[in-house]
Amino acid sequence: MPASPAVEIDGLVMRYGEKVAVDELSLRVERGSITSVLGPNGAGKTTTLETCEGFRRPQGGRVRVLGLDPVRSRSELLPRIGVMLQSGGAWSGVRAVEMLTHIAALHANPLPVGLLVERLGLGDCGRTPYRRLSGGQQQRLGLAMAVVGRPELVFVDEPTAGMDPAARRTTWELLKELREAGVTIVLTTHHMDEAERLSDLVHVIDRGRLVASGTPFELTRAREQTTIRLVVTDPFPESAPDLLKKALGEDTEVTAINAQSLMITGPADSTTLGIVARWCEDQGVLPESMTLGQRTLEDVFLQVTGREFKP
Ligand SMILES: Nc1ncnc2c1ncn2[C@@H]1O[C@H](COP(=O)(O)OP(=O)(O)OP(=O)(O)O)[C@@H](O)[C@H]1O
Repeated sequence: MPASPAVEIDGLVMRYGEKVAVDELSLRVERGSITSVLGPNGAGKTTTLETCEGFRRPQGGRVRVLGLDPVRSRSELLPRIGVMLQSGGAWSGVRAVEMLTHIAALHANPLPVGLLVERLGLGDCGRTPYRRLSGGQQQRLGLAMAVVGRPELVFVDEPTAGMDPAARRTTWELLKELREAGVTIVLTTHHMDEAERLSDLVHVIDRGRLVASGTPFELTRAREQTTIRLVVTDPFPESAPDLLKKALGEDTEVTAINAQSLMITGPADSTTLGIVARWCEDQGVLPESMTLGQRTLEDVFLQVTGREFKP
């Protein structure tokens, strides 16, 4: 029998009082993949992950993790999953290596602590109390704590927040090595480049619903699509983007980023550029900048959520 997906969410509903945080969300995470869950602030990512981690009971729908109910089978799942929390999750006075050694001792076949400490560049802060570590060091320790028990599945919430570029690269390498070793990784991030670089699959959620899914290639696939980011000198009326869309035709998407900038996705040829120039003239605005490029995950995010990605 084929193994069940690492994570299966079917019609998940989660509320806080009247507020619907997760609204009939369904998605899957295949085993051995790095899957990113992206979404604007408040989209419902943390609530969804916390439900998968067994911290919250689904109020509607069904969640299965490694084929098991994360609430009912919590003790069975605990040694098999690793969780890297945004808040770090270590006691403030504990020394970095002590904490890691302690967690390693709770597992049957942990990774060698010394190796992990070196690998994540934590060698110099082994005796430093957790609260004295820098934000980036706390993040790296959090990741080490999540993976030291050789879990089959790791949830990492914004793993590189606050890290310098070198630490980010080390973290990316470690996550890729874990995937090569067969570990499934579920990642949330506010860095589009991180999602694009690491993910086998991306799920974009907004207002608790799934709004796009695919590999980074599928989501950004250019076909003959190009993205034009246009910034103009003065605010244009709210109706102006629709007029531009009408003038450009069915093949082109126009998304207003704000009252002075637009994203245009579609075939970019001299006709398109001519229409854009005439539209600027009709609106009485001057182009301040016009950037043409391949669609990035950030463009896709903007298009499906209508909001800019703000780290
Ligand atoms: N404990 C809580 N009580 C009340 N409302 C909450 C609580 N936790 C989250 N919410 C609300 O539920 C919605 C989803 O929150 P959630 O933290 O899951 O989103 P998120 O996608 O993880 O956001 P972020 O990117 O900011 O971490 C938000 O509107 C949030 O304000």
